Amino acid sequence: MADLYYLPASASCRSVIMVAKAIGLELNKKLLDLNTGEHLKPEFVKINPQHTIPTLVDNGFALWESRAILVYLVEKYGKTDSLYPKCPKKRAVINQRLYFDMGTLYQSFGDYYYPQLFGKAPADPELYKKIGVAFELLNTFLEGQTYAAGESLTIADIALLATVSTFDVAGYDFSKYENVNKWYANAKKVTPGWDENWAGCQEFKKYFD
Ligand SMILES: N[C@@H](CCC(=O)N[C@@H](CS)C(=O)NCC(=O)O)C(=O)O
Repeated sequence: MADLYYLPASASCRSVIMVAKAIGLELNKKLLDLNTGEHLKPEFVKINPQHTIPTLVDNGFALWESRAILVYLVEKYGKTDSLYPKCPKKRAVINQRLYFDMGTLYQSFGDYYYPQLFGKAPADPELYKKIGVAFELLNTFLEGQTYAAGESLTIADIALLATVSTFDVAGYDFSKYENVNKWYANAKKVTPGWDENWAGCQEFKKYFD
């Protein structure tokens, strides 16, 4: 069984757990406490020199970057390709959404909230505006769409679900983005492992207290 070094509060870890659940893969989940610096211990840095979670170790093969892990899990263990179709065009759109999720949407979350949560910095209104720009884009991508990329649930939905639920639990008001809200309501219903994701979100919420 593959090991997953993780923390329930981490959005990127939660996306891996949801995809594993969706393909029926059991993972040997190993909690790694960032607060006590477990990720900086030599034994973990030897596995992942970038010392980030999630980190997957599958029979000696170590992989990190959550979206790369999602792709790997579906390609290696998915009984079908439905979560990451082999069709180059479908896959290209999924990849675009995944890069958008990492480089724009989640990035806007980290840029705005992390300095406040972990550095006691004041809120920066310019960074707050960038979250709105990212949500506006997601709203545009979702125009007339039930799913984030194509006609059915893919790893793009699952990565975005981990991110949007993190905004949700942070109290970010995205109610004006109608397409996002419709997509979110459906994604919560149809994504295996949503309950565990939401429980992890509650762990993240504690950082705001
Ligand atoms: N883009 C990465 C982000 C991973 C990441 O930054 N994880 C955080 C926890 S949410 C972490 O491990 N931080 C510890 C560190 O960077 O040393 C992914 O999606 O896997």
